[in-house]
Amino acid sequence: MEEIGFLGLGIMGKAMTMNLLRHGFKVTVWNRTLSRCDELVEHGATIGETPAAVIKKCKYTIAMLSDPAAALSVVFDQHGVLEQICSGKGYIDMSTVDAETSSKISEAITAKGGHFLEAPVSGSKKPAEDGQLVILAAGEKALYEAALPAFDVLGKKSFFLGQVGNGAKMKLVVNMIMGSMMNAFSEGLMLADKSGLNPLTLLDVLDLGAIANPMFKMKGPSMIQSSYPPAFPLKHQQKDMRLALALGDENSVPMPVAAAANEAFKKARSMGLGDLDFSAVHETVQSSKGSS
Ligand SMILES: NC(=O)C1=CN([C@@H]2O[C@H](COP(=O)(O)OP(=O)(O)OC[C@H]3O[C@@H](n4cnc5c(N)ncnc54)[C@H](OP(=O)(O)O)[C@@H]3O)[C@@H](O)[C@H]2O)C=CC1
Ligand SMILES: O=CCCC(=O)O
Repeated sequence: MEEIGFLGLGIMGKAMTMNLLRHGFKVTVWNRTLSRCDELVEHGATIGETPAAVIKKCKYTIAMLSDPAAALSVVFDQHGVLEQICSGKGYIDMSTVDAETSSKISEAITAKGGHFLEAPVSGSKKPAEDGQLVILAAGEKALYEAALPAFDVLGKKSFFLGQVGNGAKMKLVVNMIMGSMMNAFSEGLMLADKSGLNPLTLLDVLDLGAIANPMFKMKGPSMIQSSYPPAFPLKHQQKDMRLALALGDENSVPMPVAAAANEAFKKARSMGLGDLDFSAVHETVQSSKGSS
């Protein structure tokens, strides 16, 4: 697995590729906005002009794309993955998408003799930079095993969850919980502030109790300052809430808390906050600060 293709150099793809390069992998990269490849080339990557060109060159290719539409487009459009995938080649989609999207891609790839693994990740920009992601793989077990040398560099733990779709579903469940927690946390910070408490003291109290967690600890101080540098873009969190709610619909699971959190993320998007970190949902509570 020393030579890998990588499609999608956003926040996550760039960090993951840098990490692979640092660990001696030869990586051929492609990004829709090709200029984003330049920095990776400075660190030793090679450019593929199209997804098809990357697949042609590499035995294994990883994708890290924004959403289902992007994941499908890179596979099915002209000069896409399908044009060159064939027997002996593996395609590993690490984007967060729904199970249906992943299955469509899997069917198309395997119909051409290729091998497919979905492998969405838990963990954000910093864990991606540090090789500390949690990898939620599903699909072809042999490809999972072939990918382990790369997964060992990218992550601190990999799970193999069985058939295609299970990785996507696990990821959506995790992010649904995270999005709901973020909204409760935002309201708590505001409630502390409005009721005359110091929100920084609230962070200390939370950190010592049963609901201590890295997300509150890491995001809390900047949220109090209304600063939201993007690690996990809010538009992607809202996409994940939407996809998780659809999974809830399919399985008749009532999710009123997640539905309310989704509304808050939608409101934040309508306020133009989609490209900021998902913690910017705090602004939806802040925006009612002045009201009595
Ligand atoms: N950021 C995070 O903390 C985490 C993100 N994820 C998931 O990982 C995926 C990537 O996230 P992240 O890196 O943050 O996202 P970014 O928005 O930073 O990057 C998105 C990438 O997708 C590409 N893209 C978007 N639309 C298309 C399209 N139609 N065709 C081809 N390429 C397209 C972008 O290309 P271009 O540069 O041209 O716009 C870019 O390379 C998402 O599914 C996200 O939910 C998972 C875990 C953590
Ligand atoms: O999908 C994004 C997950 C972000 C995180 O796990 O911190």
